[in-house]
Amino acid sequence: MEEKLKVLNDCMTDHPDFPKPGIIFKNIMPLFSDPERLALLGEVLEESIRKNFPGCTKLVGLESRGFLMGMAVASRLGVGFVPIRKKGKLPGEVVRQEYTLEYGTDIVEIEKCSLTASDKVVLIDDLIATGGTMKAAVKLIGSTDAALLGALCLIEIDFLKGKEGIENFVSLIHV
Ligand SMILES: O=P(O)(O)OC[C@H]1O[C@H](OP(=O)(O)OP(=O)(O)O)[C@H](O)[C@@H]1O
Ligand SMILES: Nc1ncnc2[nH]cnc12
Repeated sequence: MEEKLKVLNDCMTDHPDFPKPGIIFKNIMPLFSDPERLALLGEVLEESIRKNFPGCTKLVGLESRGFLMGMAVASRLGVGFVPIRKKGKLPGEVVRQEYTLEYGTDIVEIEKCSLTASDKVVLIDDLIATGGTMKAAVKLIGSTDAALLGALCLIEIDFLKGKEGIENFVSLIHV
């Protein structure tokens, strides 16, 4: 596992002062442009979910990079994938959650029909920074009938302590 994670970490690039001064942006896109890395990504995510979240029936990914993570592993696990989207993108009946960003508020939504009481959900995203996005997703799942097993991010920015208060949180690469 550690060797695979090193290969994945080494291919990602850091971009100081993007998109704003003071942010070191971690670019995950090289994970997807090479088929061997993409397969490796699927392997480490699969191993982590099987170990930490046995019984998972659905992965719920956060727009938009969480969609890439979820789709890299859902079919390997034989589970479904459900998106959480920013407001106004999903049709039909939705469940919504407002959350606070650095400045102001935003809203995330999930389709009401996408989860049932028999679902055991794992939230998946590429990266946790302040944790605001993931905490909103936790609350959103809490207002559905599904059970939340926990949350998985490939990357955690440790000094921001975003995982504090999130139950059963797992991350694989620490920066
Ligand atoms: O822990 P936080 O401080 O909430 O930040 C982490 C979130 O920020 C990024 O998404 P972003 O909102 O940039 O959207 P994107 O995936 O569409 O680029 C990232 O993919 C996480 O979802
Ligand atoms: N430093 C960072 N790199 C990439 N995506 C992010 N989302 C929030 N902080 C980020």
